[in-house]
Amino acid sequence: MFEKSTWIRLPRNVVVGHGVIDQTVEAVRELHLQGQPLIVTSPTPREIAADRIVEQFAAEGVDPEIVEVEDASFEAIQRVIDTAREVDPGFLIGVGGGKAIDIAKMASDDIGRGFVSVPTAASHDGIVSNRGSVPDGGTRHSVAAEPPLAVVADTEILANAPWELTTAGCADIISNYTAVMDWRLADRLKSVPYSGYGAALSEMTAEMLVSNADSIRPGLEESSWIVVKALVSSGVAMSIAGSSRPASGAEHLFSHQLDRIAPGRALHGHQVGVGSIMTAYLHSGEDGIWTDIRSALDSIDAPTTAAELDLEPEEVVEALSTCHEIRDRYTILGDGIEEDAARSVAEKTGVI
Ligand SMILES: NC(=O)C1=CN([C@@H]2O[C@H](COP(=O)(O)OP(=O)(O)OC[C@H]3O[C@@H](n4cnc5c(N)ncnc54)[C@H](O)[C@@H]3O)[C@@H](O)[C@H]2O)C=CC1
Ligand SMILES: O=C(CO)COP(=O)(O)O
Ligand SMILES: [Zn+2]
Repeated sequence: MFEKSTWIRLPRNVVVGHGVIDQTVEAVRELHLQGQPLIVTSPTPREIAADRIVEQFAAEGVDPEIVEVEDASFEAIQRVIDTAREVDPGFLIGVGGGKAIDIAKMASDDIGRGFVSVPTAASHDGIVSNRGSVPDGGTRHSVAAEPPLAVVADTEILANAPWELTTAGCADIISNYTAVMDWRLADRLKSVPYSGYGAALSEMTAEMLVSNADSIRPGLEESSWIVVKALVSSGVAMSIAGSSRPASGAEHLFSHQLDRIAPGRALHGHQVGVGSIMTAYLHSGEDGIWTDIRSALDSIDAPTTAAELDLEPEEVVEALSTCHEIRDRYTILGDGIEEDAARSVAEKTGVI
């Protein structure tokens, strides 16, 4: 008997374009969300976008509550949950980079309220996904979270964000190539749940981004349009899969380990991009696709070396040889690679 079942939870309104921040209230009303919004943001995105959203609600006689967060930690999520318990909001709005959006979507899940995603940077593919990513001591959790009911992505704001945030988003997408390779490997060797649709969408998203690389340039609003659509599409792949597998393999383990070894040194997307060069080498050898991944990163100004990530060579070696311990996710790293092997792959790919 056929007994499989799945819930694929996707946003209903994806509003993308120039100046659409001013349509946030409309996007919310169209969903019939009622009550006071609780806005989760961080200092710069507050000035750029959250305060504008507050003004829009104020014009309608609604007074949103705001919480500022900095790190994606369980403490920060708890702080938002505590505030939510006090003010009993009708829904939450995450305004900012990947961390603010992750915290908002996880807190929404906990308190059982709807969530609206307002990215101010095209820096990560968590804009739409139903996962949150939280470091916790020596490990990293991919937590089930409330996917957004609506996404409001203003390309004017995204285009005015520092250029490296956009190249980080591109690199997060390019890393889908190796994430899917790892997923297929884990399916073959460990029978992990695998979705052909999730994998195909993830790979196609990376393909389309790379084929549009010539149009991704600083100061061009069209670049933000291309990148944010890819980020949405990659998030949908995660929602189809019901896991971050389509967009997170060994290159993400490497980045998560760097967040512990060298915190705050480089952006998430830039770290996973460099990780992807090395894990592509491990998958396919000297003549494999690692050179294509490196060229793709290079073509959109994303880092390809340890120095560009502000890392010492030995930090790369340590992260690559220990990151399999971060979480129980089978990848090309298996049960870990030797330090000498890690140094060799980093040298051969020109990362160090
Ligand atoms: N849940 C998921 O599926 C995913 C989650 N992530 C998570 O997202 C995080 C990475 O996201 P990032 O956005 O790279 O980091 P982030 O959220 O720390 O943002 C980077 C910095 O850019 C600032 N910023 C945002 N918009 C700005 C603007 N318009 N102008 C100036 N500064 C601006 C932020 O305030 C922050 O200081 C990681 O924690 C990662 O694990 C990443 C991908 C997928
Ligand atoms: O960053 C992500 C996808 O790009 C999320 O991945 P994790 O599940 O590894 O946190
Ligand atoms: Zn990522």
